[in-house]
Amino acid sequence: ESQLIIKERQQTTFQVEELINLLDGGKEKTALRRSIEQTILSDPLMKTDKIGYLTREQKYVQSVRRMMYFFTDLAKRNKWNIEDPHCPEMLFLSRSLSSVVAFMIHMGAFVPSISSFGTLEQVSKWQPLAKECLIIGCYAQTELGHGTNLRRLETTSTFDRNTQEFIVNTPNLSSMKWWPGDMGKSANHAMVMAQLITNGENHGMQAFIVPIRDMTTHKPLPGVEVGNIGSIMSLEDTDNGYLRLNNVRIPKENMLAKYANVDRSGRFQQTGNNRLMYASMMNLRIVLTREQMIHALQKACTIAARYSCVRKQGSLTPNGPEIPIMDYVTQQNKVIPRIALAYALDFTIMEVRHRYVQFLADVTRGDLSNMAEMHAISSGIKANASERTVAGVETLRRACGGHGYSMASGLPYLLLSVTGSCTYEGENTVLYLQVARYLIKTAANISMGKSVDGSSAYLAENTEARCSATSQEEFYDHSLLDACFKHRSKQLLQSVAMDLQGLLAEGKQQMEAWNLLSIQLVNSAKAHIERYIVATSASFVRKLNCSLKVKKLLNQLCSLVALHQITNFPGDFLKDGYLDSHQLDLARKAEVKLLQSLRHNVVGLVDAFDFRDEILGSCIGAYDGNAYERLYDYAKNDVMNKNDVHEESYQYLRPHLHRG
Ligand SMILES: CCCCCCCC/C=C\CCCCCCCC(=O)SCCNC(=O)CCNC(=O)[C@H](O)C(C)(C)COP(=O)(O)OP(=O)(O)OC[C@H]1O[C@@H](n2cnc3c(N)ncnc32)[C@H](O)[C@@H]1OP(=O)(O)O
Ligand SMILES: Cc1cc2nc3c(=O)[nH]c(=O)nc-3n(C[C@H](O)[C@H](O)[C@H](O)COP(=O)(O)OP(=O)(O)OC[C@H]3O[C@@H](n4cnc5c(N)ncnc54)[C@H](O)[C@@H]3O)c2cc1C
Repeated sequence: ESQLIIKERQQTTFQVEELINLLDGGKEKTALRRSIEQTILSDPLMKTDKIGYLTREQKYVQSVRRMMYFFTDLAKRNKWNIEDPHCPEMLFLSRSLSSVVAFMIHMGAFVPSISSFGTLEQVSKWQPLAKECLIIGCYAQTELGHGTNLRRLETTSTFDRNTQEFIVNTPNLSSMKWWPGDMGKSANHAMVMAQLITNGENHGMQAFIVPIRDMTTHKPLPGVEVGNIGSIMSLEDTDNGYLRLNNVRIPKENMLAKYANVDRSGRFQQTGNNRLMYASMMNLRIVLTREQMIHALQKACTIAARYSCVRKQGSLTPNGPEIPIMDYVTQQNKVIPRIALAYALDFTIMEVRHRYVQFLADVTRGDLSNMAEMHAISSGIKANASERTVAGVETLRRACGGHGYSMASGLPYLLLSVTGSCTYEGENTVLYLQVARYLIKTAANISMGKSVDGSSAYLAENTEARCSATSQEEFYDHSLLDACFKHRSKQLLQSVAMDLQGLLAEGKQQMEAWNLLSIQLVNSAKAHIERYIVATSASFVRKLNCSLKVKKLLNQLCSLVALHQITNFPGDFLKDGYLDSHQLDLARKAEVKLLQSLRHNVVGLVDAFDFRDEILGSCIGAYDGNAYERLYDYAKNDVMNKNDVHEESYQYLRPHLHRG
C-alpha cells in the first residue's frame, strides 16, 4: 500500500464504515451488498476481460455469456430478486456487474413494461417467461426517423377483424425500429410501440408483443428483418439493433391492454389514462440516474481523488519537497465539488425513488394527481444528473493528466459509457422542456391564485429581493443557499412566463412563442431542478440519524454543491441584484475555505463509495494507491507487447531500414 495513501487515511476524521452503511441504507444492507459482490466477483464465469482490449464482437459475446449465466443460474441459485429495479438486491447487483451488460433492456425495460402496459392475464402469461429468460425481449420504440416525437412514430399495427389478428408494419425506411438494445442479435421478442389502427382509424401509440425470431433456430421469422446497427460510441456490450416488419401477423391478445383495448369488432376502448403509456418511462429514467450516472460519477471521483493523493508534482516552496497534486487548490476545485455532487445526487435520487414508489401506489388506487410533478422531477433529475455527470467525469479525467487519457485509468471508459445518458431515455433538452411545460402551468396556476404544493410550492412563496449575507460563514448556511436557488429559479420562471405572455399578446402562436423562448425555458427548468437537488439533499442530511462528525461533513458537502454552482454560474444570481459582487466574492472565499477543510477527508469520502478494485477497473485509482506499479503492469500485458519485435516491423520497417 502506498505510504501516501496510508497517510491520507490516517487524516480521515470520521468512521468510513459509518458513511458506507449510510449510503447503503443500513449495516445489514452493506453486508448484503458485499456478499452479493463477493459472490459475483469470485465466480470465474462472471469474470470480465480487461477494459480496452476487446473488439465489439468480443464484448458482445462476453456479456451475453456472463449475463445468461448470471440470470439463469447464479442469480437463481442465490435467490436474488432481479426483476424489481428498486429492490435492494437489484440496486446492489447492477453495481457489482460493473460494466454495461447484455439483457439490461430485457430485464430493465421489457420485463417491467409488461406489467406497465399489460392486463393481469397478460402479465401472468408473459412475465414468468421473460423473467426466466425463456424468451428474450427488447423495447422497440425509437425508429430511424423518430425517437423524441412519439406521436409521429410510423410503425403501424392494424387490426384484421377476419382473423382477429394485428398486422404489424414498418411501411417505409424511416419507420424501421432503430436503436433498441438487445435487439440486434439476441432478442426473440420485441415490445413494439406502434400506431394502433382499427376500422381505418388511428388511435395512437400502443404496445404490442411481436415475436421476431424463431424459438428453435433463432432465425428471423417470416416478414422480419433484424440486425445490428453497427459500431457505436461505447456500450458495445449490447447489440443495438434495427428491425423491419413486413405484414407480420400477431394474435389479438398480443396488444398489451391495461389502458386500452380493441373488441372483436375492432371497436377501440380507452380504459385508463393514456398518459400512463408515457409514465412507464419514468421508471427507467430514475433507475438509470442512480445505476448508471451516479455510479459513474462516484467511480470517477474515487479514481481521481486517490490518484491525486499519490501523484506528486511540483512544490509549494522553492526547491522544496514535491507535494501531492491534491494540495493544489485548483485540483481540489476539480475533485471535491464532484465528490460533493455525487453525494448530493445520491441523496436526491433516494428521495425521488421513495416518491416514485408512493406514486405507483397512488396510481394503483387510481390517483394520478401527482403524475405531472413526478414526470417533471424524473425528467429533470435524469437530464441534470446526466449532464453534470458527463461534465464531471471529463473534469476528473483531465484532473488526472496524461494517465487520465489512458484506458488503464478506467476514466475514458466511464466517460464514453455515460455520455449516451444525455440522449437515451429522453434527450436532455427535450426533457428540460417537459419540466418547463410543467413550470409554466404552475406559474399560470399561481397567477390564478391556485395553491401549489410539493417540489414547486416555493414558487408561490414571497422571497426577499436581496440576499442578506454579509459574511463568508453565512454562505455555508443551507437555508441561505436554498433561498438563493429559490430566488434564481423563481425569477427565471417569472421572466420567461412574462415573455411568453408578451409574445402571445403580440399574436404569436403558442408553439412558435414556445420555440422562440426555449433557451430561457430550458434555463428555467435547470434552475428548478438544481434547486430541487440543493433542497432535497440538504433535507435528507438534516433528517439523518448519524454521528455529529458525519453530519457535519455531509452538511459541508451540501453547502459546497450549492456554492460551487453559484461561483461557477453567477450570472442568474447577480442578474436582478439578488446577490451583489461583494457577496459573490464572499461566496468564492467561503468555497475555497470549504475545499481546504474537506481536503483531509478526500480519500475517506471516496472510500465510503466502497467500490472494489475489480469494479473500478482502474490502475491509478485502486485502493492501495500503487498507481505506477499497476500502470507498468498494464503496459507489459498489452497485446502489442506479446513479442519484442512486432510482425509488422519485419514486414514494413525492416525492408526500408535495410535499404541503406
Ligand atoms: C434492471 C435495471 C438495471 C439498471 C442497469 C443500469 C446499467 C445500464 C447502463 C446502460 C444501459 C443503457 C440503457 C439505455 C436505455 C435506453 C432506452 C431508451 O432510450 S427507450 C426510448 C426512450 N424514449 C424516450 O424517452 C422518448 C422521449 N419522448 C417522450 O418522452 C415524449 O414523447 C415527449 C414527452 C417528449 C413528447 O410527447 P408529446 O408530444 O405527446 O408531448 P406533450 O404534448 O408535451 O405531452 C403530453 C402530455 O403527457 C405528459 N407526459 C409526457 N411524458 C410523460 C411521462 N413520462 N410521464 C407522465 N406524463 C408525461 C406531458 O406532461 C403532457 O401533459 P399535459 O398535456 O401538459 O398535461
Ligand atoms: C445507447 C442507446 C441505447 C438506446 N436504446 C434504446 C432502446 O432500447 N429502445 C428504444 O426504443 N430506443 C433506444 N434508444 C434511442 C433513444 O431513446 C433516442 O435516441 C432518444 O430518445 C433521442 O431521440 P432521437 O434520437 O430521435 O433524437 P432527436 O429527437 O432527433 O434529437 C436530436 C436533436 O433535436 C433536438 N430536438 C428534438 N425534438 C425537439 C423539440 N421538440 N424541441 C427542441 N429540440 C428538439 C434535441 O434536443 C437534439 O438536440 C437508444 C439510444 C442510444 C444512444
